[in-house]
Amino acid sequence: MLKISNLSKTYVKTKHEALKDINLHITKGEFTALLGQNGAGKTSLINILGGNVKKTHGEVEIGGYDLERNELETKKMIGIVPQEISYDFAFTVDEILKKQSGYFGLKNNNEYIDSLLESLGLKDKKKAYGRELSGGMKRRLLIVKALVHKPQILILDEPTAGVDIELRQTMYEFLQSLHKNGMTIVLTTHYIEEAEKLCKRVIVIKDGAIIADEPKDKLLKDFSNEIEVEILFDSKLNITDFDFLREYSPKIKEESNVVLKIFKNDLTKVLEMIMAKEMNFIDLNIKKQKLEDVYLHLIRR
Ligand SMILES: Nc1ncnc2c1ncn2[C@@H]1O[C@H](COP(=O)(O)OP(=O)(O)OP(=O)(O)O)[C@@H](O)[C@H]1O
Repeated sequence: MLKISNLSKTYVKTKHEALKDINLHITKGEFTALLGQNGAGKTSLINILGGNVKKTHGEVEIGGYDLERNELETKKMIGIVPQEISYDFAFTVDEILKKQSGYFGLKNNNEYIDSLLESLGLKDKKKAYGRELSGGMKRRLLIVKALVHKPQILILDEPTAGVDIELRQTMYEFLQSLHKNGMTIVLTTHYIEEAEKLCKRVIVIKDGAIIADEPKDKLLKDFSNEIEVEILFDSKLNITDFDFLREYSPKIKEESNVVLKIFKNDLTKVLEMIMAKEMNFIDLNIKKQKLEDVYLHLIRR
């Protein structure tokens, strides 16, 4: 569905190399997270796919069409939800969506547009002017706008930035239903728990290069060897009490708990060391590895 080969981008004015030799193959129906810190290159990549930024080198194929040679076809294939909210607020929601349909030569698609507005809780805003919408509504309208021409691949650049938690749930449900119906989705987000909840594949980009591209479950499994254990004691603790466990980076939490970073295989050994010091622990929690921990590990190394 999306094939990117040896793609690079250097901005002419600043000579900044925002993308370095990106190779990526996304097949139909995948739900992929594209993660990376501010300035990693995510928006540059998305802008290239949307035809708003010109690549420096490499090849991009969308739905089998070459991005440069078959511009019109690639535009039909792809729907992009941009990070910046920048449409004409002097038009009503209805007019904005009609105008968008017009770009693709679409008419008589009212029913489809209504169903999109309904799914994203915007149906009663059809006659409202763009400027009258709240930030969260504008973000949802951008999703509707990206879907007007029924693209096969939807790329979302931080669609939930600044959106409240309840509305985010609505968006998640909507994206999950699109995915269920076969839509290929690429989601960029800084909310890693969002990627963990929705996506099956995770791509991490750092300084313009891909540093990880794996199924989410594999990433989590690969890093699951290192665990965080919180041990609860029945008395107030001092960090110096744990000098003998220095290699496990002990940290005191809530006065009577200690948190250790250990390898799974060392757990018995560590507990035996604690017992040998005649320190009485009353409970133990093992923190499950989250995608956020793996992500931080990847971008820091
Ligand atoms: N038009 C431009 N001209 C020059 N440099 C640019 C331009 N657009 C982006 N950059 C630079 O390219 C790099 C990548 O930026 P980009 O917006 O792609 O990052 P991002 O991963 O989307 O970040 P964020 O998470 O903050 O949105 C940054 O160093 C940025 O300053």
